[in-house]
Amino acid sequence: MNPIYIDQNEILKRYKPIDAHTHKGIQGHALIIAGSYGKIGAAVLAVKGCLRTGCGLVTAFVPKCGYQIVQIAIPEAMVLTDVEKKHISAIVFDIKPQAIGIGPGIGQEEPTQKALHEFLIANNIPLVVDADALNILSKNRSWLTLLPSKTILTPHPKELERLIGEWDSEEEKFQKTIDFSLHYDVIVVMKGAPTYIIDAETVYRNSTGNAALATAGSGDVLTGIITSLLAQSYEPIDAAILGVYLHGLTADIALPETGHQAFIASDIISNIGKAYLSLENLE
Ligand SMILES: NC(=O)C1=CN([C@@H]2O[C@H](COP(=O)(O)OP(=O)(O)OC[C@H]3O[C@@H](n4cnc5c(N)ncnc54)[C@H](OP(=O)(O)O)[C@@H]3O)[C@@H](O)[C@H]2O)[C@@H](O)CC1
Ligand SMILES: Nc1ncnc2c1ncn2[C@@H]1O[C@H](COP(=O)(O)OP(=O)(O)O)[C@@H](O)[C@H]1O
Ligand SMILES: [Mg+2]
Repeated sequence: MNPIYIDQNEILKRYKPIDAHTHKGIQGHALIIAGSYGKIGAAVLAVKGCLRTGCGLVTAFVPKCGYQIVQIAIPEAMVLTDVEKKHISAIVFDIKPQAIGIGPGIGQEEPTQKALHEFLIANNIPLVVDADALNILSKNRSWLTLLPSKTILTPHPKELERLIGEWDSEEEKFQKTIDFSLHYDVIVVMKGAPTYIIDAETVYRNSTGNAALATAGSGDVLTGIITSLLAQSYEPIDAAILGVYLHGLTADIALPETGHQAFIASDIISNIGKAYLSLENLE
């Protein structure tokens, strides 16, 4: 398999510093479709991660019960709501985002499954698929063919198992994931310690991150980070690689202050700036 090791050098080949003349209209507009009753926090974390990573505009699509929560928690974000109070049931929007992140905290209610199906039939915007959106796809495998080419899937080990089935060895896990990536023409971010990124037969191994990331919502933030980079015109593989690297780097930067235990997902968001700055200082 021989993975490509993603270190500072590999990142600096891909990282695009900001243009002094840019404006929010060309920094990308991302749409985050997330949350359900009791899990609006997942939407908040993904949206904040998305904004902090540099996207010009971010819109959240949440069930009605999330409207005030997101507006108050993140005044920088715009909010669209579903017709249903507690879960997503019909994904309708009149904006033209450059990237969409879908799945954190959405649950797997029947109407949410139907909404995901209808969304996938209509959508051709670059996509990041996480959490319950992955679980819904695992239950409805024929819908996987509806994903746009080079869609980024971000499963943790359990979500990966639901997608590709059980494995008996690490080797088999990688082979099955490579086969899956080839078959559906998608990029798989195999989250873990460390995280691997699989794009057809090419495997990348991330070098950043530590056990501080083993905390609720850290994957939700990653979805926002990768969606942000995708909206800022990074190629899908570069958005996945740089996103995973920056996400891990926040935990490495925060460690001397928080230790492993006190680090929470919001600390990822508050350290994205320092993670970016460490790239600028290297140039
Ligand atoms: N504040 C909010 O609103 C939050 C909302 N959230 C949202 O909740 C929804 C459910 O997501 P979820 O990931 O908690 O549930 P689920 O898919 O059943 O997986 C759990 C099982 O998977 C396994 N497992 C996980 N990681 C593993 C690893 N590294 N290595 C090995 N195994 C690992 C482990 O299985 P076990 O080992 O126990 O068999 C574990 O019990 C989802 O939409 C998410 O976005 C959350 O983000 C939290 C904050
Ligand atoms: N021990 C660890 N070392 C490094 N990274 C970890 C560790 N545990 C978890 N992570 C990272 O934290 C994130 C967890 O994602 P996920 O399980 O989806 O969280 P959530 O659904 O609660 O947001 C992944 O990016 C994973 O790689
Ligand atoms: Mg998750």
